[in-house]
Amino acid sequence: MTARIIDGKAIAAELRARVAAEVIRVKQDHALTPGLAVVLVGNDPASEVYVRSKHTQTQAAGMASFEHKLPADVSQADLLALIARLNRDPLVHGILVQLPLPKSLHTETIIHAIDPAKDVDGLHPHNAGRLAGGLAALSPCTPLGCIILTKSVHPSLEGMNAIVIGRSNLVGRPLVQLLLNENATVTIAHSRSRDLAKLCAQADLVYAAVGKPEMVRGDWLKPGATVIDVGINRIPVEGGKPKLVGDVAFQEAVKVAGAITPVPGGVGQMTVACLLVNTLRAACAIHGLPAPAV
Ligand SMILES: NC(=O)C1=CN([C@@H]2O[C@H](COP(=O)(O)OP(=O)(O)OC[C@H]3O[C@@H](n4cnc5c(N)ncnc54)[C@H](OP(=O)(O)O)[C@@H]3O)[C@@H](O)[C@H]2O)C=CC1
Ligand SMILES: Nc1nc(=O)c2c([nH]1)NC[C@@H]1CN(c3ccc(C(=O)N[C@@H](CCC(=O)O)C(=O)O)cc3)C=[N+]21
Repeated sequence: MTARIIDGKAIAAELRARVAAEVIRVKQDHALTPGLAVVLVGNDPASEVYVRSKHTQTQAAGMASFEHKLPADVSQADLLALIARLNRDPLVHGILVQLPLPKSLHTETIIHAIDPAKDVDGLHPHNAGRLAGGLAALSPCTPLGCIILTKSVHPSLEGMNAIVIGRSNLVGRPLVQLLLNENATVTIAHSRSRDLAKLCAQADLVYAAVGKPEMVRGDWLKPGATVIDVGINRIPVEGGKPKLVGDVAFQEAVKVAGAITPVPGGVGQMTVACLLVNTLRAACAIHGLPAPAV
């Protein structure tokens, strides 16, 4: 038996089509064009993978896309001034600052400067706090995508045992909150956790968001488990372009799992699609319109 491969590409395309249809509607009915501003400082290779698809897909969904590329040595004051300008800009409904930022910049200060209403990454403490409190919030895109992919296999997550490996503000922590909202039982693992293999053996749902290539092995998994691989690791290939691999040893895991996401073609696809969803939601909320039907 090999696992069902969860087709992130197809599920993301379907979601983007629903967003595009809603964008047509808000344009027609309310003369509103949702706009997303992306701020990229320096040239982190992991971020560039992301930025590439974002620009095209934002435009393909009928939204406005604004890119701000700043040099790695940009001053904190200049970056804060740009964010203040985007906060005031009526054409911009979503602001995303690519992480990680160069060490010379104070990430927390930058994130806190974003208007929470435009915080499509869900990283501002206003949104993170609301999510943790079980209130409506802009939630981080990758965790939203993970939930949609899981629900493509299990329409209800109620009572399932989930393990989230990784506790970052961008992925692990918000994913835990979303799983709790779905009434899953959640274990949170991180670099100080003991015996990850044993923890995974209990889990019906395994989320790997670590940043360590192929760390999760096939023999850690409960047979039939659903495996969602968030990791995007670029492995250098001699004389060729780098290969993308996840945090799960796919070839092993596919023989044990019930369903698994590939890398590429899994969670990454959903992250971009959910960014479009969040931008549309933010635009509607800012304009006092009802939440869109996506
Ligand atoms: N597909 C997508 O759309 C996205 C993919 N990513 C990818 O997901 C991965 C994680 O990203 P992100 O959360 O931002 O990364 P971070 O580096 O911010 O967090 C990594 C987490 O993994 C934990 N960790 C590190 N080593 C181990 C270990 N040996 N065992 C168990 N836990 C460990 C860390 O623990 P501790 O807290 O103790 O340090 C930390 O909580 C990366 O590969 C990234 O590229 C990220 C965002 C979007
Ligand atoms: N503020 C912020 N928010 C983020 O959400 C954020 C970030 N910073 N910094 C970098 C990470 C990484 N990340 C990815 C998203 C999509 C793909 C993606 O589309 N991946 C394709 C692969 C594309 C290819 O093959 O080149 C896939 O997995 O199929 C990758 C990586 C978002 N991140």
